[in-house]
Amino acid sequence: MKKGEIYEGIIEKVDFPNKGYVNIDGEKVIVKNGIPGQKVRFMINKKRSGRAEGRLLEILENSTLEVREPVCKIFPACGGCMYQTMSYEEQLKMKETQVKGLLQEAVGIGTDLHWEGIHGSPIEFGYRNKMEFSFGDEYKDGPLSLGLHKKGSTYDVLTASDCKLVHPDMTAILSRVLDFFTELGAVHYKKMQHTGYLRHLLLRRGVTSGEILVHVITTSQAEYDYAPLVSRLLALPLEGKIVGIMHIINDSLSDVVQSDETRLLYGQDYFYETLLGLRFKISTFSFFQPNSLAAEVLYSIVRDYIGDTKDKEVFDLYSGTGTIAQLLASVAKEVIGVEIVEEAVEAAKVNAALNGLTNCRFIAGDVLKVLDNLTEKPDMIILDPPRDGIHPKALPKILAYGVENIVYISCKPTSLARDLPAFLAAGYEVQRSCSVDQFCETVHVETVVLLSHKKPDSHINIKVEFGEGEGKVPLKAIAERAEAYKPKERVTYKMIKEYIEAKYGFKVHTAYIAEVKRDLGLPMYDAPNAVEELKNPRKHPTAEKVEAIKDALKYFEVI
Ligand SMILES: C[S@@+](CC[C@H](N)C(=O)[O-])C[C@H]1O[C@@H](n2cnc3c(N)ncnc32)[C@H](O)[C@@H]1O
Repeated sequence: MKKGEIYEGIIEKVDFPNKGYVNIDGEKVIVKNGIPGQKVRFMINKKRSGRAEGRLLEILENSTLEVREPVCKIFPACGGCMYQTMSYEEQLKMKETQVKGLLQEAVGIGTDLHWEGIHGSPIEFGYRNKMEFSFGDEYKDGPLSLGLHKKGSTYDVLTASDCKLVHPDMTAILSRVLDFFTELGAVHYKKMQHTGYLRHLLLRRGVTSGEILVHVITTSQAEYDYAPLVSRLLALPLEGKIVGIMHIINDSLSDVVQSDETRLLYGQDYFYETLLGLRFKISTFSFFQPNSLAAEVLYSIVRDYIGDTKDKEVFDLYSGTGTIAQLLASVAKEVIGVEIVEEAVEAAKVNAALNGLTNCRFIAGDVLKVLDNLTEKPDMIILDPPRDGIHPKALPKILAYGVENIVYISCKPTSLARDLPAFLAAGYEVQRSCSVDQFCETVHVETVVLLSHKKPDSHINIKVEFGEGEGKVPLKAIAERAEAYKPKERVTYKMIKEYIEAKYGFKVHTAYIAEVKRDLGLPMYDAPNAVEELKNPRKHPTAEKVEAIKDALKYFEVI
């Protein structure tokens, strides 16, 4: 099997998030973005130390799991809703198998996961309260488009005028915005050249309130009169109500939604959502669980898992707009939330006051650093980190509290599986675990684990024999597992700077490295990695510095 060769085969199974396996003459090839049972044609695009990876070229035959017609026009080119042709029941079954497999491997085969199943989203379509659409063109120099990137492409954008993940109010707004700028002849931003005007359309809509915020994100490379757009949006016959329209200027090289300047064109810059009887004020960049109704399911489980909080000090780490903290506060002594995005912390404070809660405190900062300065000691901890999981240096600080119960909520089960062995090594056991599907049709899934620190009542002596044969534990398997979990050496900003200075003779600022990493979609450990974060305006690295940073990232095998 060689790079560039084309093969056909059946996808036998799919691991989280979208890693399919095809067997070709006894050799396993990883082919992403398929569904088990599909016959596919693929081209080998990677072959390294016996591991072959193929790029999916064509689906030759559907899987028997695909029991319905696609629900939107841009499937499968978009790649966002990979599983939309499967029944929702089958999607849940597949995600459950994937998560259970990952967690089981992490805790050790034979150790009880106390798995309680997967909970589906109360609504399958139109569930997203936030969606970020991009401006672009569907093909090079094609007409203006507004929607989602074509699978595997950072340039081509498919117009998502019938996207089923959002409420029809949001697609109606998308179409009107696209028509408006098409009529004006406005051009979209081209990130390689750093030229053009239109970047993103960010929509937020409260599922329970129907309140909508509209944000048009552009560069400052043109000027248009937005008054006609505002009137045309307000005239739309919607089920909900537009409560705010904003024009955000973003001149950064990074292609995420962020603001150098925000102009309020109409109404207000926040909306309200109600969850489990509490009211939350949410602004442009604050993190809020994207599926409000499934978030209610998730939070009910967290409440159940954490148990009796009466007279207890609770830490809600990675607290976002403080939703979990506030749901627990009425039955706890005090809840302290720690969150890196200042705007979300401010919103959390406002929300706590709105809900009449006086025993919640919210601290803005990196969990890694804030824990060093906290004098309070928690009785229980809730962890809800971003996709990359918990910073490896923050983990020992969390474990050092030695609290009896920790609830770990994870939006990426592979990160949870990576972090779990550290909890087990510190004496925790998985007492309860389950998944909640907040992201129907897509490959993503949320997982909740209750970790309990059991102090031994008594001891029993167990004799373990290592080696091959019945009743023995094979050392090779242990070594392989240890190797799989061995953390790779972390490439620090300092290493990148030193490499660049030695090779190119100039210095680069940490912020520039962070900007390039963010632009490349790389995980950000030492810098805030939330898309929701607001950035201070600053200068951008020159093309020469960007190239030097990319070279360093290649040298250290980060890309
Ligand atoms: C998955 S969200 C959870 C939010 C919240 N628990 C909720 O349910 O709405 C993760 C949050 O962690 C924040 N975050 C990311 N890195 C962080 C860090 N190093 N320290 C503190 N907060 C961080 C993000 O801004 C985001 O709000």
